Amino acid sequence: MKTSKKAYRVLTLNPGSTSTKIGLYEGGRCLFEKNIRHDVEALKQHADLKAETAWRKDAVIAAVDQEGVRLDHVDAISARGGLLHPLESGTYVINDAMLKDLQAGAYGSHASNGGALIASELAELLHIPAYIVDPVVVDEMDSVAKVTGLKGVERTSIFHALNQKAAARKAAAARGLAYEESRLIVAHLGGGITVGAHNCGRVVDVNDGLHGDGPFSPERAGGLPVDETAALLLEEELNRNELRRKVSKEGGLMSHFGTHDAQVVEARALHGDEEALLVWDAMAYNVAKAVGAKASVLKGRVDAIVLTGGLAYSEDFTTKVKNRTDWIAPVDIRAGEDELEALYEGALRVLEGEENAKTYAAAVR
Ligand SMILES: Nc1ncnc2c1ncn2[C@@H]1O[C@H](COP(=O)(O)OP(=O)(O)OP(=O)(O)O)[C@@H](O)[C@H]1O
Ligand SMILES: CCCC(=O)O
Repeated sequence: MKTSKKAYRVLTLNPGSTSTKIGLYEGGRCLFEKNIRHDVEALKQHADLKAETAWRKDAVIAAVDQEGVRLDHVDAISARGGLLHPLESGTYVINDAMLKDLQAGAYGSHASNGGALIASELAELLHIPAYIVDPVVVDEMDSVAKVTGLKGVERTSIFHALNQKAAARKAAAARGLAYEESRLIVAHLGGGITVGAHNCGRVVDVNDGLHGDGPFSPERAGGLPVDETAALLLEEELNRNELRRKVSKEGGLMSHFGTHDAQVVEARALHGDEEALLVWDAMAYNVAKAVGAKASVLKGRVDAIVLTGGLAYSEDFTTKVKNRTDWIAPVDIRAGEDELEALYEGALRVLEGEENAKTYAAAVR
């Protein structure tokens, strides 16, 4: 972890679809981390994001209180950022333009949209600054990677920017390289799966993990054949939001087996269920194919392939990916995610004056 000159105390927040993870850091140390699990049915009861935010904020206050920590001793809050317009990588001060876009769902809905909203409400109470770091819309893609074969349709950069960059920095450091001088392929294997080509500190190509692009995952459908998807859309008379839900919340393992718990599907696959084995193998196969594609983006000069996220805890899954890709570069497994630590470090860079906080401005449309 990054060392700290002054002992700034930072509260970090990472809202997910079924939990809110929080952490308290000070002087380069983690004082505590907590995963507040939410009842999914209770979460669904909230009329809108505002109501959900108030509910999650109370859960955060209660969790901090349980740890015997006083919030008025916190210097800053740092949260995982959500669906905004495309942004460069960095730490952004939470401002009204950002909150307005998130509240309106101007760029879509994602669990991380609530991060800035909870952080800003707490920060207002405490009169301290609040930030988001490397939101899911970080866009460093090369122009050539965005072009599709249909005029008016572009590929977009929506990915696990915070964890991909944090894992990439660590993998580079483990090889004695600076992130800014290394060439890495990072596959974040979580509820969603994104595979990025990191070329000397920039993610020049990555799949949009949320909206039907790249490998399928525990919850996402991934890239689909257009004609059959259009037929389904017409047959089921789905509107855009319903299609988005089907593709991003009810796809992948959820679509095949009614669960997004990869451990359940893995157990079935390894205990002789042929359908589970086929889909489990196919998910790893598709990840490996995406890694291969990113190797061509980096012209074959790859220092390491990094596998991270919850699914990277599965030895069977990572072995399957590794068997098809380790001819490209060494495979570095960094299971889980370091998002809370990365949020702390992003805030610290600003608090210590190493970086200026960026300002979000509404897009001119
Ligand atoms: N030991 C394990 N073996 C196999 N799969 C696992 C293991 N631990 C977690 N997973 C799977 O990882 C997935 C969740 O990963 P992760 O926690 O990174 O996702 P998330 O935070 O919910 O979403 P995202 O990473 O897309 O933001 C689930 O499908 C879960 O079952
Ligand atoms: C982080 C954006 C991509 C996803 O959630 O799958």
